[in-house]
Amino acid sequence: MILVINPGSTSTKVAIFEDDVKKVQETLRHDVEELERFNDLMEQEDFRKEAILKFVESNGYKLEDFDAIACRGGILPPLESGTYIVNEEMVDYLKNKTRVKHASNLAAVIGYSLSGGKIPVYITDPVSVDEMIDEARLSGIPEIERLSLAHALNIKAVAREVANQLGKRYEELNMVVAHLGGGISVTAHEKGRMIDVNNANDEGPFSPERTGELPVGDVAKLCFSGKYTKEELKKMFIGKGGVVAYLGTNDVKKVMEEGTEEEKFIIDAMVYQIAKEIGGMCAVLKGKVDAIVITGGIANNVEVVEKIKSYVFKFAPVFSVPGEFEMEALAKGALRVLKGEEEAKIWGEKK
Ligand SMILES: Nc1ncnc2c1ncn2[C@@H]1O[C@H](COP(=O)(O)OP(=O)(O)O)[C@@H](O)[C@H]1O
Ligand SMILES: CCCC(=O)OP(=O)(O)O
Repeated sequence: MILVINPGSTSTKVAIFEDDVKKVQETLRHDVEELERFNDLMEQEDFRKEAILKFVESNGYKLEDFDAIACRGGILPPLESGTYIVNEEMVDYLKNKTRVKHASNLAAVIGYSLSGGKIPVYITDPVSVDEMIDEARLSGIPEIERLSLAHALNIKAVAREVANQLGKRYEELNMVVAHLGGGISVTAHEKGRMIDVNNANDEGPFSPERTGELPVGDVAKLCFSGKYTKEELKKMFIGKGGVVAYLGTNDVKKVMEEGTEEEKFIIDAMVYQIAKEIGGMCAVLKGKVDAIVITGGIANNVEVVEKIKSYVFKFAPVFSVPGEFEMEALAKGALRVLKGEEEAKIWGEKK
C-alpha cells in the first residue's frame, strides 16, 4: 500500500494505492484565510499533516499499513529524473535552504515526519528535474542562468503514456510536451531526456496566473518605479499575472464557456504564445519530432487544443492528454523501487 501526498497552494491532494490501483483520492481544501495565519510555507507542516492523518484514518487505514509514502518533489537543486529516497539532508534543504517557496516543498517534509523513520519515503521527478543541454542554460548575461523548473512529474508520465500508444519507448522518441495548467511548461524531449524547458515561473507563454516572459526593459522600469514592493512585483508575475491580470479570473474553463468575444481574445493570445513556444521547442529538436503532446487542465478544452493544433500541426502529430496524472506517477515511481525495477537514487546537496 502506498500513501501519496501532493500539496498545492490551497489544497493537498492525497491518495492511497494498492499496487498501481487507486483505492481512494481526495483533495483536502484549505481555507485561504486559514493558510494566511501562517507567515511561512513551512509553518503549514503540522496543519496539513493533521489533515492527511484524518484522511488516512477516516478511510479506515493506519500509517503502519503503508509500504511507502510517495511525495511530490519540491524545489531541490537541479537533479536527474527518477525516484529519490527522502532523507534528513533533503528535508533540511527543503525546510531551510531552497531558493523558491513552492507548496511542493512541503510534501517530503510531511511524508518524512509521518514515516517516523519506519516507512520509506520517496519523491519522483520533482519540479527541478534538470536534463537541459548546455546551450540552453545561457540567458544572455552571465549573472543569470536559465533554470529547468517544469511540471516534470506529469510531463514525463504523459510522455511515457503517448510513447506507449505509439508502440515505442519514451527513450526512443523525440517529443514536445506542453503542460497547460495554472502555470505552463513547454518542454523538448530527445530520446528520453528533457533537453530544454521554459521555466514555468519566469519564462515562456503567459498562463492563467503567471506572466511568463516579459519585455525586460519595461520590467526594469516597473522595478524602479517606486510603485511596488519586491513582494508585490513577485505576486504580479506569479499568481496575479497572465489571464487573471486581464480578466480577473484564472479560470480558463469559465472564460471559454461564458466569456465574451473580447474575453476569449485573451485566451487566443495565450494560445498564440503557447504555439510559439511549441514551435521553438520543435526547432530545439531540429525538426525531428515524433509527437507534440498537450496535457494539463486546459487540455480538457477541445476548442483551445484545436486552436493550438492549427498553428503546430505541420511539425508533428498532436496528441491531447487532458488533466494531470501526478498521483499515479508518484505511486508508480515508488512502486518501481519497491518491486526492484528501479533503484532509488540517493540525493545529496552538491557542496
Ligand atoms: N474543461 C476545461 N476547459 C478549459 N479549461 C479547463 C478545463 N478544466 C480545467 N481547466 C482550466 O485549467 C486550469 C487549471 O489547470 P490544472 O492543471 O488543474 O491546474 P494546476 O496547475 O493548478 O494543477 C484552470 O484555468 C482551469 O479553468
Ligand atoms: C515551477 C514549475 C512547476 C509549477 O509551476 O507547478 P505548479 O503549477 O503546481 O505551481
